[in-house]
Amino acid sequence: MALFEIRGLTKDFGGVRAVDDLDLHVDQGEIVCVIGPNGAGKTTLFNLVTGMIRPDRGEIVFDGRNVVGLRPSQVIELGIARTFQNVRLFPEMSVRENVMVARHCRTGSGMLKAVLRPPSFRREEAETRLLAEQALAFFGSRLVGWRFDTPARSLSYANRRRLEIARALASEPKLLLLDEPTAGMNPQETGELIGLIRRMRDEIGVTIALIEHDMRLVKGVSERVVVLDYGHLIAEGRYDEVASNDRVIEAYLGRKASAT
Ligand SMILES: Nc1ncnc2c1ncn2[C@@H]1O[C@H](COP(=O)(O)OP(=O)(O)OP(=O)(O)O)[C@@H](O)[C@H]1O
Repeated sequence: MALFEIRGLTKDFGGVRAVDDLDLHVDQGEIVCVIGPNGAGKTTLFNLVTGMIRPDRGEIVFDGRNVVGLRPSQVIELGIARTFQNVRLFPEMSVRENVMVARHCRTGSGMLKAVLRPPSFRREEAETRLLAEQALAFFGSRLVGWRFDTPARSLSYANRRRLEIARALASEPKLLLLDEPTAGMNPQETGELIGLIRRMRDEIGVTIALIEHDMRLVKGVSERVVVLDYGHLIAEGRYDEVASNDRVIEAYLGRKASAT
């Protein structure tokens, strides 16, 4: 059953059509990779889905509801979380605080409660702290213990990427969108992430769509691969099917040839 479906999605930037009459779906519990050459429209697609930009045309249906026109915070509340190609954390806040902030969409505490700190606020804060620590513990020993209290800016690049994923998980998404999660990671870290992405789906039950250029990860995690080029869907299927698809090979080679 489709958890998420887009129909006829179109987005222009001036004279550039970044997403072009795109139909796409992600089934409940699936891990889908979105691939395509540079400029194919992958990040624009994620920006449209998360309400960061508005489409010119088309529908984005999540869990039976059209989410076009909703603000990013409303999209998160509905259950879509994302990470970014360029990691976006609060560098001066601690690792734990970065994750606690993401729980805000699931808690009822406003400004007044935060200032007055009634018992209900303190209870909720303790629970938020525990849930943040649990989300961080998903990454084994890498982000726990003394690291809970270190500022995000002091983390290695790979740990910042992990922290961003933990933060997205803490908002309890039904659909998690990961934009190039292995960028800047070495082969060992990428291998580890392959296992973690599978565990997120299997143990937490989150549906996952990810943009990725590293074909090792695409091959390792995807149950279905969708390929974009110039905002169009040009192929979809299992990794080995799309990897041997003539249109896909042509799209990648064509972009490489025009870049030289
Ligand atoms: N804010 C914007 N203003 C103008 N053009 C944009 C904007 N965002 C994206 N584009 C253009 O839309 C097209 C699709 O870009 P997008 O970043 O979605 O591609 P991508 O597949 O994510 O590429 P990459 O793999 O390089 O990240 C490109 O031609 C890009 O230059």
